[in-house]
Amino acid sequence: MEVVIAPAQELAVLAAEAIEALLRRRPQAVLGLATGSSPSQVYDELARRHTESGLSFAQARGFMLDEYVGLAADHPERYRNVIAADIAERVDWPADQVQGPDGLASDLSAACAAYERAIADAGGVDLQLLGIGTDGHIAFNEPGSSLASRTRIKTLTTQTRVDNARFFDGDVEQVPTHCLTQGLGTIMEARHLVLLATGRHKAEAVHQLVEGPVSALWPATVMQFHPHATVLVDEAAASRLQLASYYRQTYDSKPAWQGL
Ligand SMILES: N[C@@H]1[C@@H](O)[C@H](O)[C@@H](COP(=O)(O)O)O[C@@H]1O
Repeated sequence: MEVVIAPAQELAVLAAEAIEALLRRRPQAVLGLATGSSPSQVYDELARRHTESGLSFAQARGFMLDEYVGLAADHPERYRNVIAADIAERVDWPADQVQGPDGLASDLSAACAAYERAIADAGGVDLQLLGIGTDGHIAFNEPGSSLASRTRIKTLTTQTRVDNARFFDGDVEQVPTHCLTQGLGTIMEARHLVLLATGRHKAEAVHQLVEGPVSALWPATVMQFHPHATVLVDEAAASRLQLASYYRQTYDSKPAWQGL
């Protein structure tokens, strides 16, 4: 696992550079898309590169990590709409090439199975962007999630609903109670995981992710088993890392050509 500690804007540029390098190498790449505030500067940077240097998503495929259950099709916080507004509609990405689990399906289990098949049929995810919840969840894999889980229905924790209430007029009652989420096993099949975390409220989750024992209590710790995982954190999110100076030393002496 590679840990990079830098200001938030630099982290966004690093993640965008990795995505751009992938798309220039393989225009039909499969990108894994995260919602939440963590990736928003990455999406801004990608939109800028689309406008200023012609970075194209026209042949790319996108798969979202998760979706709330039951939010109306036109609800602005429905993740499908969030991703459309944050990235897909700002670049040349055909709408039918970006998919998410269907939180409005009448048969939610069937929708989860169909989503797993769609990812597999696309050849799997090349680069998966991730954020992390304060309780250590990735996508919506809450504490207690099976480390081998696949796309399924999950119940959101009170902590996650409180954290996400800021997107629902600060009213926790408006935050759905359930979601569909890629499982930890699904996420682990992506070829490169790029996780972003900023702010002191993420420091404990980041410490557990990088340095804690692998445990369903901190679901992101499963990433310690991934052969190509990059953790991009600002100073505040890195503030509890025990080996921070080693991570800095390693990154500072990394050859520029190596990329993430
Ligand atoms: N389902 C999303 C996750 O994919 C996201 O990583 C996390 C952190 O969100 P933020 O980046 O806004 O802190 O919370 C949400 O609940």
